[in-house]
Amino acid sequence: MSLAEFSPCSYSRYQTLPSNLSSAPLTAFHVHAFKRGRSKLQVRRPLNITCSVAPSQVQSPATAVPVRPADAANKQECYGVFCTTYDLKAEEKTKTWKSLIRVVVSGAAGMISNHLLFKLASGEVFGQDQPIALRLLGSERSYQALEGVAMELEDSLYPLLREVSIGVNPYDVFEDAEWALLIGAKPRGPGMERAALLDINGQIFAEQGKALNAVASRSVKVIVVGNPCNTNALICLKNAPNIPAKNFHALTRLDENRAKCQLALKAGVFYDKVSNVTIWGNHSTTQVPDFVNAKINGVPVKKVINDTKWLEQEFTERVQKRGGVLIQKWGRSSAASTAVSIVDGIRSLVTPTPEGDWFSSGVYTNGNPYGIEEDIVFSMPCRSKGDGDYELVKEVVIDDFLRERIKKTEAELIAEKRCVAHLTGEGNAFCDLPEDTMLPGEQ
Ligand SMILES: NC(=O)C1=CN([C@@H]2O[C@H](COP(=O)(O)OP(=O)(O)OC[C@H]3O[C@@H](n4cnc5c(N)ncnc54)[C@H](OP(=O)(O)O)[C@@H]3O)[C@@H](O)[C@H]2O)C=CC1
Ligand SMILES: O=C([O-])CC(=O)C(=O)O
Repeated sequence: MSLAEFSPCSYSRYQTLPSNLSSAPLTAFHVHAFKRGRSKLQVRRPLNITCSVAPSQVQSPATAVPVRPADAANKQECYGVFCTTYDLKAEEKTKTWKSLIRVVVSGAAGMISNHLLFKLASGEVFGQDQPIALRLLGSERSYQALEGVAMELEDSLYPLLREVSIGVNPYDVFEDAEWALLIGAKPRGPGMERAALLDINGQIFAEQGKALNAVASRSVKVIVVGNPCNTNALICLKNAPNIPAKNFHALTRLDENRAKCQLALKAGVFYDKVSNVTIWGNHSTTQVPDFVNAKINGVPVKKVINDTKWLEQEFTERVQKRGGVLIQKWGRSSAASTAVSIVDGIRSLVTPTPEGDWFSSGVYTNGNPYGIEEDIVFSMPCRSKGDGDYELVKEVVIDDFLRERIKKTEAELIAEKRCVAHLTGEGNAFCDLPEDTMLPGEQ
């Protein structure tokens, strides 16, 4: 049987059935799911199957020609060639591979995902010994595009990419997820109030938080990219009370990378010489790129760049508005560099932070050492041992310049939080957002 014959096994939607209602022979994946000890044993079978059937067997791909599952109607959590059954354990013995990790990407048919998914599949994010299952979340609107993305993943022949599945129901797609990269969100259209954007996207992230709470791994790490990402992350974590709030991040790494680039340009050095850059606060035009604690070649930036006016005004504004300038030039928002920054953000959590350095991430304020309002998602300096967790960095100086600006971005996030109270279980929403509040991509 050729791969071409095997490949077009797709489905448009699936439902969850109690295990006793299913006559499905279990695939390697199903057995794995059962072994993880779910409280209620379930297998899933699709509606609207479009692939044909053939006998099933579990075998190592090292020796096997791909085989179709016995009854495709019972083999749904896969796309095309990823429906091949295999025994990863047999390969693990010879290749010393780690256990498969399940990574969810929402907005998987969007621009950012189109860059990110291929980086995840290549091994450059989690390592060359880390097989990966990609779970792509889309919508009815994007379903065909999702199939297209899955086809491109098939055709890329990545050795580490062992499962790809597509779906529109977060309760299915998030099952046992160990990483959730939440990118899908409605873009702010012309004339749309920020409060409306907060509400529309907040509802998406409230639902996804509930789904993570119900079916994801208890130690899932969540990176919220879809804007307004800080408040979306807050909504998500509030709807997932069984997952530690510390596991949720809002992506501000792109802003950190942009800040490093601008400092390198001004100092006339390559950007790998710039370290200790913090983005404080919201991923919006109130964010505070910190040049006070940043270093170039290990020396405080202010000693290398003797231009306080540039640092306080031009540098700060350039970073805050970089996304908008890019949209003016490119006609769409940053996608490739955002994907790179998501990779950087994940790698910063799964590899030890270099001695003396730190990275920025939007994290839940719970006992923070900087006096920032508790119970919001605020970008701060973090350090990791490489175990997926992080600690806040204590040895930073917050001078009057930083303090004043941090207060402004903090006030914006507190106002955003009041505006989504109906989505966080904290009563009635009251929206009094500062008028100049904008996403980095807005002008
Ligand atoms: N934090 C950061 O640093 C950055 C964040 N961003 C944000 O990331 C998000 C995604 O950007 P990008 O991939 O370029 O965007 P795209 O427009 O390419 O894709 C966004 C995806 O969001 C999904 N979506 C969910 N709900 C809606 C809706 N109501 N209307 C329309 N689309 C919806 C769509 O997928 P589907 O139909 O499958 O749901 C779509 O594919 C945006 O919110 C953007 O502002 C962008 C750059 C940097
Ligand atoms: O506003 C947007 O969608 C783009 C964005 O976040 C950025 O470029 O930082």
